[in-house]
Amino acid sequence: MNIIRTVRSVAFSSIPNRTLSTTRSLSTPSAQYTAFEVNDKTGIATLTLNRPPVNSLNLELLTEMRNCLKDAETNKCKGLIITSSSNSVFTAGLDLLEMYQPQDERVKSFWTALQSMWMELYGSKIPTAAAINGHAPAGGCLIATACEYRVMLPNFTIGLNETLIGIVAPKWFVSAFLNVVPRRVAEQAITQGKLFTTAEAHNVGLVDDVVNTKEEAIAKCEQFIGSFKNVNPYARALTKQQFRIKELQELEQQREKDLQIFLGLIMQPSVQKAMGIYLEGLKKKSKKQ
Ligand SMILES: CCCCCCCC/C=C\C=C\CC(=O)SCCNC(=O)CCNC(=O)[C@H](O)C(C)(C)COP(=O)(O)OP(=O)(O)OC[C@H]1O[C@@H](n2cnc3c(N)ncnc32)[C@H](O)[C@@H]1OP(=O)(O)O
Repeated sequence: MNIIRTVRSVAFSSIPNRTLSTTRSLSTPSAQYTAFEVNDKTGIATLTLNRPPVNSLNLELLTEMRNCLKDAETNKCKGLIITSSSNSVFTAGLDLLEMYQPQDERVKSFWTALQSMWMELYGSKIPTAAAINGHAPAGGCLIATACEYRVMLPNFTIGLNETLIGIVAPKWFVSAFLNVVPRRVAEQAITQGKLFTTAEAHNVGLVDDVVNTKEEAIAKCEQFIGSFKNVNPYARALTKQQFRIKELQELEQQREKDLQIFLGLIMQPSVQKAMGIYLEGLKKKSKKQ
């Protein structure tokens, strides 16, 4: 892949207890919806989702996320932090416009890219952390739970709310959720389509920490990644794999079937109708604001 390397100085003087550092921006020429930077001092990469207004995950954004993760691994980064450029939304989840009245080939590529992104993030060799600085419904929660550590800002929401839109969270969405939330809590919440407030999410273990600012969230993620500094990266990666291999193999072996189930479900007229009504509701709410 053709990676452009630019060196950009970032003054951290406004952040207490931090020495001056630099970040390298590594970005593909086509990167449109993401910013990817590596801190030269810590070796930690940050992937910032930047697709206004709500970072909804379309095919292009998913592809860029995959490229960033690959860059972080190829460049032997110490870890990867995922965050958002928005002050209120981490990501609104999958772009509903990819699934509402979709084009056949595009929607297949879209779902396949989502499967790949999830498998690559969930199974990544390097430590991964989510600095959740806004709402994280559905696909947003999927990305957060694919990471090893989550820190969230107050007064936002996170969860798998698919049933409220008339769709079903696939098994692999649920499996990562089950890594962090007790089974009974998970079953009740996902069948209800519950979105947890930050405080509730912290209470059930869906997020590990709560802090007040994005800077603090990034610092917490850095702390988590830094906690592996005395651990052999190879041993760490293999150990992580032992915990995650089952879900990864399950999806890998069922990719085509999973795609067909997805297509079968979203193409049902009743599901298309429910999605249309949901989208309309979002648009009406957006106009009122
Ligand atoms: C048996 C096994 C079967 C397995 C089958 C598998 C099938 C699975 C299929 C799909 C799975 C999907 C998972 C998903 O991720 S679906 C997406 C779920 N997301 C949501 O429900 C979130 C919806 N959005 C919101 O609640 C809010 O937008 C919020 C994130 C809280 C931000 O609020 P706010 O800042 O007030 O922004 P607005 O609501 O005003 O939105 C601004 C504009 O953005 C549009 N929008 C919002 N979300 C989406 C989205 N996800 N996709 C596309 N567009 C979105 C919204 O309509 C506004 O648009 P406009 O400005 O044109 O009016």
